[in-house]
Amino acid sequence: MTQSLTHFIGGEAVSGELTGASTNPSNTDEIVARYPQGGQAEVDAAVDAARSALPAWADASPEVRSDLLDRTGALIMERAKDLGRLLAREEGKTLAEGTGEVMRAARIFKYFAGEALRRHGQALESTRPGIDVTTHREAVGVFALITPWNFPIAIPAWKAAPALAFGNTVVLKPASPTPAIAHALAAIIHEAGAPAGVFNLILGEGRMGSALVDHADVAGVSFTGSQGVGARVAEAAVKRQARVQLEMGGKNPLIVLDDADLDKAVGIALDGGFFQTGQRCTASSRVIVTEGIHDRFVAALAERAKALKVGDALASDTQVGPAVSQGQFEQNRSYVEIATGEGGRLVTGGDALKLATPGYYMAPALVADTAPDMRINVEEVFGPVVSTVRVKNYEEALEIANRGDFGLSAGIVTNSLIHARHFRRAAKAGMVMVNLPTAGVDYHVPFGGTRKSSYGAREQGFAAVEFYTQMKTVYVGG
Ligand SMILES: NC(=O)C1=CN([C@@H]2O[C@H](COP(=O)(O)OP(=O)(O)OC[C@H]3O[C@@H](n4cnc5c(N)ncnc54)[C@H](OP(=O)(O)O)[C@@H]3O)[C@@H](O)[C@H]2O)C=CC1
Ligand SMILES: O=C(O)CCC(=O)C(=O)O
Repeated sequence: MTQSLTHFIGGEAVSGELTGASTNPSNTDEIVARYPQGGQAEVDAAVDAARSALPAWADASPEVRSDLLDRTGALIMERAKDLGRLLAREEGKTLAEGTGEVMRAARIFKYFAGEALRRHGQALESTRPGIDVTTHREAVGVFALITPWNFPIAIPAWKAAPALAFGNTVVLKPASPTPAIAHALAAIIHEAGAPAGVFNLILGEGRMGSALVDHADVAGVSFTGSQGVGARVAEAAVKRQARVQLEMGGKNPLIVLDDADLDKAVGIALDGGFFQTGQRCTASSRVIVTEGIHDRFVAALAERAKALKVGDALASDTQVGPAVSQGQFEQNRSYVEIATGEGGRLVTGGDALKLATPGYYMAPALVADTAPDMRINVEEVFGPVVSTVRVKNYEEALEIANRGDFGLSAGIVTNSLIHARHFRRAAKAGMVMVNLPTAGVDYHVPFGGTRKSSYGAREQGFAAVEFYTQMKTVYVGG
């Protein structure tokens, strides 16, 4: 069934000519949803609605905000199965992955229902007798949230929930490949009782994101997506002194040392590299392996990768779904060619698969014997393509792991406490994983990276209060 979507502006479903469409990447003959592609008029209307709703929402009892988030989380949880199915159909991750992401979104809303009630200010002794000093965290204003397709409900959730918890209002511009799941989230937030204008959704092309960033009444922008677009968003926001926060790509290294348990190392690399079709900014796309375990590791990983069931995201036995789009599919395949063209050895995968339905299916690819500075080890692929680099020892592995522009997540598989502890300190990344995949994070702790992976305040968990509030310091004399 093809859905017809609308924007949500000022508490109303706003329709328009249905010129946009999202397709099912597991079966490209199927249109999941048709949607209106807004322009400057929708951007202006949504920002106006958010601005009008701001004073009452910022002044509402924290209990009111908490209740909205709690009800939103509960409704998402109640409908997790259907929403997970919609997500898998529109984005291509498996049903289990889709439902897992939906549950994560629900829990994020519930977590921030608690945060809305927590004390974030302080009372201090003044250095001058007889004066009280207090700090208060206040709402910032209207936030523009620009989100990608790869976590199409969790990322909007981890931006919108803290924004709303702390009294801000929101305009969400989701990615073009996944409007239906964003629309479902907006409908639930309204059903949960959001006052008109508190949460707005506008659908359309990337340039709407750009118009939002340039809008004088948008006080802050939270963006997740590619490094190139992120850099432009930051430049435009900083120019007019709006707050800005960016989460972008990664080229996350996973180090496997000789002393690692082989099965564990292979399981971790398989999960981090290939699950969710490799479409995670935290994916372990380069594995740096010491020479004592290298050949056994590559052979075992290839065997497990070959055995992965690639298929329709909605089929219960599928382990790896399709790429989200034709463009992403071509990008994935082109990086296999780039890697082999540069001298890498294709051990398995990389071929386009013809299955029962026309979809963007590719066999998970493992490219061994690559050199650290080849493009495959420097540029983000965002697909099921893993490369390996052979090294002599931990020191060489660490030096290679720390190269490059990105610094989101970095992992190590080892039984050596000394190396694990050293890596924790020496890895140049915002998140460090020991004996765990580089991907797959908790929702109650900070998320983000170093260098070109992230910019601005950290997202998620207890860190989110920094970005979504502004501090006021109050002195009261007698
Ligand atoms: N979490 C991450 O780190 C992610 C990284 N990526 C990386 O980015 C690559 C491309 O993915 P893609 O989805 O095209 O990423 P983009 O950066 O193009 O898109 C992210 C979001 O920004 C919007 N956008 C596009 N152009 C502009 C603009 N000029 N100003 C403001 N907003 C804009 C997009 O809208 P629209 O979809 O309508 O164009 C989307 O909502 C991937 O292959 C991957 O390497 C992608 C997604 C997530
Ligand atoms: O690894 C995760 O759990 C989160 C990844 C993520 O946020 C992303 O790919 O955009």
